[in-house]
Amino acid sequence: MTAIFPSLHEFNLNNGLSSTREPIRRTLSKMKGMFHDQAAFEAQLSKGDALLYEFYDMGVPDSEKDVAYGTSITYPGKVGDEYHMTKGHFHTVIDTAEVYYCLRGHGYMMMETPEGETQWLEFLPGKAVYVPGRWAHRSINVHPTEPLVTFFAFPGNAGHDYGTIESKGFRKLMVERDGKPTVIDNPRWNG
Ligand SMILES: O=P(O)(O)OC[C@H]1O[C@H](O)[C@H](O)[C@@H](O)[C@@H]1O
Ligand SMILES: [Fe+2]
Repeated sequence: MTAIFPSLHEFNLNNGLSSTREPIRRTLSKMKGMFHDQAAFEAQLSKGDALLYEFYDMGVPDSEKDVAYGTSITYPGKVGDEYHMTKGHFHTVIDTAEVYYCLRGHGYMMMETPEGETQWLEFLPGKAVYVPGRWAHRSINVHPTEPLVTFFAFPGNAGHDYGTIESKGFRKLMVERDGKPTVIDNPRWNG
């Protein structure tokens, strides 16, 4: 057993950033193929590789007895009509769950199972979304100007399976229609 010491970390309640740890950053170029409007993606990328989101890996042991945790910050904006979002993933140990508590902003957690059930739940400050095992999950920021800041926790052994979403995509997308966030079927879903 690895001995691990109690530790104290800080996450800023306003911007979600930690002063005690370096975040993992994902820029537009890391999201190739994830947004449905490829032309809008390429046009935006040609203007610069903007930061879309960042999150923390606090380095807890990858054991099922441990709890991985941190904040996730998704910055506002759209690619074409599709809101900024995380890549999204299943857990490698697929039946492990995760909980997210929203600290700031407005968004949605988009979720789906391998069997094709879909669900999306709203993030507003003070709201917690529980993502049960087997549900792939992606955070989406629908606020025009504010970052979406959440605090998350999941079993240390969960792991990230990106491959399934990279090759198939999510069944549902969140786009802007008449100025409002609207869920549509993914026209490029490849299941
Ligand atoms: O892993 P992504 O889909 O790129 O999303 C980024 C991050 O979002 C959440 O905060 C999860 O809890 C992290 O484990 C995840 O890595
Ligand atoms: Fe996760």
